[in-house]
Amino acid sequence: MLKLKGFSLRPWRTTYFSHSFFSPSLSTSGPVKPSLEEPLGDDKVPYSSVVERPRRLASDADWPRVDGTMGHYLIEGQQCSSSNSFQEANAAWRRQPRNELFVDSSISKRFYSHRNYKIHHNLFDSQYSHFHRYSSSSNQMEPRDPAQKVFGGLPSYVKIVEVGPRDGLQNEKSIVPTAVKIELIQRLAASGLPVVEATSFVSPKWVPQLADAKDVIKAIQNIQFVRFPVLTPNLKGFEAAVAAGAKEVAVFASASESFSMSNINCSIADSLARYKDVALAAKDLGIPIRGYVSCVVGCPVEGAVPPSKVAYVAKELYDMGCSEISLGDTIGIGTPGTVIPMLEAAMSVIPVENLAVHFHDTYGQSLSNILVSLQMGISTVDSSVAGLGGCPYAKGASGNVATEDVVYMLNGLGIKTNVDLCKLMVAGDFICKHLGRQSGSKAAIALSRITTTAHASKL
Ligand SMILES: CC(C)(COP(=O)([O-])OP(=O)([O-])OC[C@H]1O[C@@H](n2cnc3c(N)ncnc32)[C@H](O)[C@@H]1OP(=O)([O-])[O-])[C@@H](O)C(=O)NCCC(=O)NCCSC(=O)C[C@@](C)(O)CC(=O)[O-]
Repeated sequence: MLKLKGFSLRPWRTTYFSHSFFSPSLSTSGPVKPSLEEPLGDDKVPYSSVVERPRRLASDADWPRVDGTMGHYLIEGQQCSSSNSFQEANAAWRRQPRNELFVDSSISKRFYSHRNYKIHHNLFDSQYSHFHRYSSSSNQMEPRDPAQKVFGGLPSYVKIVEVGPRDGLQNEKSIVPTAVKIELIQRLAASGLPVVEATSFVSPKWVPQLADAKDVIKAIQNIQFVRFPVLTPNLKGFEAAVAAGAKEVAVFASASESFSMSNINCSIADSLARYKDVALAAKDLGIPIRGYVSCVVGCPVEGAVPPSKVAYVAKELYDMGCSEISLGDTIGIGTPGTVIPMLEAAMSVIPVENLAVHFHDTYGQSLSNILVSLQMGISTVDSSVAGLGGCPYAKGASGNVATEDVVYMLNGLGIKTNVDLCKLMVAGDFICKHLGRQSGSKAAIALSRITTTAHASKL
């Protein structure tokens, strides 16, 4: 166990989220007294009244009205072809009486117990068609669309970097069998995701969950048209990754000294020196390298992290050859209020097209943070299927933003991802079943309820 500034830091797995959470005034009041073993206390969670708002938003007045006759469509198990299907299912949901949708938990059980499910229901009417347009992944938004007016500069395509098999599974209490990891990666790749971070070549003593990295990489060699970067903390990891067949790597630094120590057992400066060696070796072999910066908004030990520190580490990684820098809100405390200045600082030293964002959803801020990032010109977003991630040691901490939720939002904005939301949900369902828990994706849960209800009504 490592001693740092009078606090006990266990190796990464324990300390990653085992922190005292910040007060809502984090960004202005500086660090609070750290206590790495202390779970999240209710008194420390930023409070806002969330009770009335859903009621208001759930009222029919807030939704497009639906009437008239429509066509119908079919989703059949994994053969679903378009993410539009689920948006269309959403239209059907609007027509269902509320009590049919939410009261029967056996419905969702039924969904999860059937791999092949069918949905027949009506599609859209003329009044609903504008909603469909925003919800579709077909990227057919017209320049005069209201959403475009509000969000003027949004990108037309967002590259999603799926980190579930690595960032998600590294946090699991139990070790997921290699075969399950491989099948998860195959399913994610089949959903159209362009990049799936597959695993880490780190010390198995530090992250035993990913000790099978070599076998995972070997097994996915034949999957084409998808990139599978892996994390490498040093030359040893890099060499092992390349020997196993990895074609892309990522290094991971931190904007916080304390987190650097607890995560990779060295200072920021030492980590950058290590990564320079990795970057040189990667350059020699023509292997693309990504760089992460952790704790870009706050650190579990140090509290608020200044944007200038983030910009410094990001620039170092960029200058050594990392072609993409992913800015990680490791503990998910950021809001648009803290994310914007951080991004501004990073964008002042690195071209925006070389930046990515990586949000954890501890405080439910990820989608808003992603949206402002897109508005600022970012077009690469990390996310994790079913919201995998989080830490069993910190009550209240949660995983990465769920890929399904990101795709759902981007579809709604008419932004292309090329990801089939249905297939993605099936991948999420697969891993959740294995882990024995519900998906962390709100969109996946809601959409699976809709599809099941629609199906049930036809039985
Ligand atoms: C960096 C080290 C290795 C330093 O760990 P250390 O203990 O300081 O390393 P060491 O050089 O003293 O070596 C200790 C032992 O580890 C071995 N070793 C050394 N390197 C490797 C390697 N690559 N692969 C396999 N084995 C390795 C080495 O050979 C030796 O073995 P021994 O002689 O005792 O048998 C360790 O701290 C480590 O592996 N840390 C990884 C922690 C980690 O994976 N964290 C999660 C990823 S970061 C993250 O999730 C954040 C991110 C990216 O998602 C963005 C965000 O949200 O912020």
